[in-house]
Amino acid sequence: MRRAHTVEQVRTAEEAAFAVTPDGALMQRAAAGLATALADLLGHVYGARVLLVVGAGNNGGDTLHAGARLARRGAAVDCVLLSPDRTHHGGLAALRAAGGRVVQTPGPSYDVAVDGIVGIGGSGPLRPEAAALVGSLSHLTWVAVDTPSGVGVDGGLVDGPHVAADLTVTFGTHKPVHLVDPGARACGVVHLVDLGLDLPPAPVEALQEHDVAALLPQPAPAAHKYTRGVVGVRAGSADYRGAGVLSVSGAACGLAGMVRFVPAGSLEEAAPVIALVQAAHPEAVVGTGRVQAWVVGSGGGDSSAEQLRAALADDVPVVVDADALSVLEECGGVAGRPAVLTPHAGELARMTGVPREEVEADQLGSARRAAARFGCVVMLKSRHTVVAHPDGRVRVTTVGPPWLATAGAGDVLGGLVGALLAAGLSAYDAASVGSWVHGAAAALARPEGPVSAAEVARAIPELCARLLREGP
Ligand SMILES: NC(=O)C1=CN([C@@H]2O[C@H](COP(=O)(O)OP(=O)(O)OC[C@H]3O[C@@H](n4cnc5c(N)ncnc54)[C@H](OP(=O)(O)O)[C@@H]3O)[C@@H](O)[C@H]2O)[C@@H](O)CC1
Ligand SMILES: [K+]
Repeated sequence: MRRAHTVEQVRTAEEAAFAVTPDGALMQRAAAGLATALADLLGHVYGARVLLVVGAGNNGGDTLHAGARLARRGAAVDCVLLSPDRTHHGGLAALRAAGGRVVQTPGPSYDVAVDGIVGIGGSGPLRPEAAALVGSLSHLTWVAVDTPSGVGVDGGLVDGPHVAADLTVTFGTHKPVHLVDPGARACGVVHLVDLGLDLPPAPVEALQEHDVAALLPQPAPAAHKYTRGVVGVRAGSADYRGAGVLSVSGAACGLAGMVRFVPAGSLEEAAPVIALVQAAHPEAVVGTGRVQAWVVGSGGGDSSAEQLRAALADDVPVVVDADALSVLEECGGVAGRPAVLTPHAGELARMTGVPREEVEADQLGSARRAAARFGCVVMLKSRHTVVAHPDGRVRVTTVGPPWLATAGAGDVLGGLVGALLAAGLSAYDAASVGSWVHGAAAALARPEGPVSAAEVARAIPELCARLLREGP
């Protein structure tokens, strides 16, 4: 599990660590890890040209000590001080002693620029002087120290000038900004340096491969299709036939024992949709019956309210997707039952009466508030999908290629989450595991190129088999 802690949690853990370590030891650990990461990035240290941009606090201290380590190994290290009167004394002395130079303006070219402007002590966007300097150097490769300066650490908010890093070297633990967009986009690749901190449970996490392997449902030796769980899909309509097929494709990934498909309207009206579903998935059973979880909404159009009411009449977990999201409240909501809502930013904006840009700007906060308001798990679908539990916990999905932003992928995801619910996972696990598997299946289906929703669905069994082979 990749764990992210808030600034307050990190501060508390650091205080405890300071009490039992020699003065400056933590900063030296951080600086050593940073210098190693910079050396790896540079490939060669001797003769490398390095620019440090240093602010007023300990973030600048880490940066100066790392710069000193590189200068001792033969790098040419220049340093711009943004608050010369408040620069970390020890760090600056070490840099000077190692042969590093303080410059008023940066030279013409560098192999890397290091952002030591501000770390977890920062608030708000870059101030004008720092913003002007960073803006004039945007062509350089940037390494952010702990966090990219100007980006919100706890919420991942980006609301003004900030550093856009190629690599972020963070210390002690991840912070939410490293996982959650839009802030995560400003971090680039994230590298964690262990400081040996004693940390509490993390409010924000990202599942890793072995976590998903441990959570995947597996059939008991004597299982039959009903004990493995039946997932019911109420999706598709005369106008949106493909949505029914793709929802069933996600549900029929093999993680549940059986799929039921219940189209809207009479059997005559639904005949074309049924024909498509049966052609693609002859194993799916058409018609109502007992299920352990429902998936409702994709391509449902005008039938969505009727379909959602019918699903809610059964006392089983439910995935509320696409068109069903807009009729959720008129159907009485899902508070108090295991349920997953799967909106993208536009859908969540409509459901909560907030402009879409605000949802996109604060994905962590928006998903958390929606989970609390609707009383169920909310999966805000995006580049880094945010799965929020009503109690405030969050899991972020950091796998999945940008090619996954393709029509029908959401239908497959809804079906997949439904299968995991039917197999007995909690709503929180089903949503976060489903989102991870969906992203990883897309990457497996087509590692570096365009992928269709149907191909993602087809890759799910192989992806799961690989996970189970590797084991937790
Ligand atoms: N101590 C240790 O041994 C260890 C320390 N560690 C390191 O310490 C870092 C935290 O250090 P920190 O607490 O000194 O705060 P830090 O992030 O450097 O910045 C504070 C200064 O920035 C300023 N400022 C604020 N906002 C700003 C903005 N938008 N734009 C520009 N400036 C802004 C603000 O100035 P002021 O508001 O007072 O003018 C304030 O003085 C942490 O991230 C990690 O790198 C770890 O490696 C573990 C070991
Ligand atoms: K920084």
